[in-house]
Amino acid sequence: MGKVILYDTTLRDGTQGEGISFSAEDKVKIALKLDKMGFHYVEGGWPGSNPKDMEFFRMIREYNLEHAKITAFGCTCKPQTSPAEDPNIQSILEAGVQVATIFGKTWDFHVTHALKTTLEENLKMIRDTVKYLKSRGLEVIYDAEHFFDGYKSNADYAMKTIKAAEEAGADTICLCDTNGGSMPHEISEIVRRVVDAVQVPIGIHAHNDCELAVANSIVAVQAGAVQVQGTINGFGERCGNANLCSVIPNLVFKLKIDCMDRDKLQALTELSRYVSELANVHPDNSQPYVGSSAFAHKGGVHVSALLKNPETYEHIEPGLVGNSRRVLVSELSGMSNIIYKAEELDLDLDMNRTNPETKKILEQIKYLENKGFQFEGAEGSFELLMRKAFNGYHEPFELLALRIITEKREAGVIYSEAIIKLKVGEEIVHTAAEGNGPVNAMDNALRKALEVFYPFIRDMKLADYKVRVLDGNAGTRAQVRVLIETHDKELGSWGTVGVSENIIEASWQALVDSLAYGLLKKKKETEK
Ligand SMILES: CC(=O)SCCNC(=O)CCNC(=O)[C@H](O)C(C)(C)COP(=O)(O)OP(=O)(O)OC[C@H]1O[C@@H](n2cnc3c(N)ncnc32)[C@H](O)[C@@H]1OP(=O)(O)O
Ligand SMILES: CC(=O)C(=O)O
Repeated sequence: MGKVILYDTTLRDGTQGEGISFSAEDKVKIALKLDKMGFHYVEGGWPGSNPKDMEFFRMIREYNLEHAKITAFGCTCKPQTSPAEDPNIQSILEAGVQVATIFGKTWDFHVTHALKTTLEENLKMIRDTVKYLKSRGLEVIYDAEHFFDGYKSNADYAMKTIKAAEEAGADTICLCDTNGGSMPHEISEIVRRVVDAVQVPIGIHAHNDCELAVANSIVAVQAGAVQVQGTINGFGERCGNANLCSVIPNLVFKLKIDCMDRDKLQALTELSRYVSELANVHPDNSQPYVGSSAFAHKGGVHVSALLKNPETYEHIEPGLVGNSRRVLVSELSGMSNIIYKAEELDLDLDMNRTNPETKKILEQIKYLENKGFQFEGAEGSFELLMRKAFNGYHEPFELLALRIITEKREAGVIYSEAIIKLKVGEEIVHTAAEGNGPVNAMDNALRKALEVFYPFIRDMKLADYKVRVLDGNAGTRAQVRVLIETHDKELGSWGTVGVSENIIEASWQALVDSLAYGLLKKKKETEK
């Protein structure tokens, strides 16, 4: 099989996904990234839809793209009108692009029920629109909307619609599974028939309503499609579009089909997270290839084999797509997890299968997880626990007393104050601080006391604070787990955990670990 052309529609169909919206500036940033990665086409939007999309086309003209052609999207002209007087078609010309992507109706039912016109008139709309844009010097990609449903309903008419596009000069015809309801064997069979019947290159545009968009794109390519349309992270209308972060590595690594240089593919994970970040959507951890769990190993049996040879539990080397292997520590761990982790964290501890301390740590983790701790997202607490077990760790401070007052005053104002007494080395510090709640007051007081000794803790910011009730049936007596994420611009991010029936105590444990681990990281950094 030859080369496959990658067509990204994150900026158009991707934004039809619920909750997805990009500013014109963000669209430009994404287009530039896609260009750098070697995507062949980037659909920028529908210029006739809104001023933002038109603004994008104005902005992107300022850049010289290396690889990607920017395309403007739109539909065929309205029934009984000519493209020259159709504002939607004129806006494509105004967008100043060299490529237009035009969708037209394939399904007889849509022609009569959505367009409310005749089958003949729809063929004329397709023909006139494609011909007009070709006469204006544009490359035209014709998206045959609902092609597979249309073909199943009335194959003869469906074929007439794409023949109309072909005869009018379309450069590529893309078959769309618009409702995402087709099965791979149907896609495969129909694409094969179309490829045999038309001369122009065929593309595939699959939606994910049966969770088959990636599979349908792959079988379409095997059946002869040479262009794949999709989006980064599978964003798109309803259940989304074919996820190019899966389609591309499947084509390259599994089918050995050329579509992106392998060195560029190493930026795929970063691209996926970048697009999520700009969309303000939390990345999907379990996304194949690029998700943070895609190469995360939890079960002890898996990690044991992985240490012998990673291929035992990994279908590709994670670095090929810019991802990385992670080993998680939990109640499902074996000694292998602990040993791997100690090596990864570069702990110079004598951690091996024969050292009884290794077994002791494993047992302690299982005991604590049974009590509600979760070390998966709390690598800071985990490292401290290991260091304490090996007696190679000195607490940077010791709590002598803590008192927290919360008072509800007039007009509903809640006031909290924490008074803290710590021993740092040989010195005793006694200090107080206010906060908008008891945990905040405690955090402020602890930091105030420690900043005198460790001024750099000012840079360690609390990035996330999560409370999880572990046994809801116990009502307000319930045990809670507190997970804290701390961030420092020099040291990065780390998680810590605390568990107690008292939310202040659980928060204290996670908070103390957060700062103690930050101090440990800082010490290691300075000693480098
Ligand atoms: C399968 C897809 O994903 S196609 C892309 C879908 N994306 C979007 O709809 C997002 C952008 N859309 C928009 O901004 C608006 O819908 C606009 C500006 C395009 C149109 O807005 P309006 O003129 O108010 O029309 P409205 O959205 O209510 O209805 C769509 C019109 O397009 C017509 N239409 C639909 N497909 C086609 C087509 N292939 N060719 C010509 N007209 C079409 C419909 O029949 C309807 O016209 P009607 O009201 O005369 O029946
Ligand atoms: C064109 C398009 O987005 C579709 O048919 O799904």
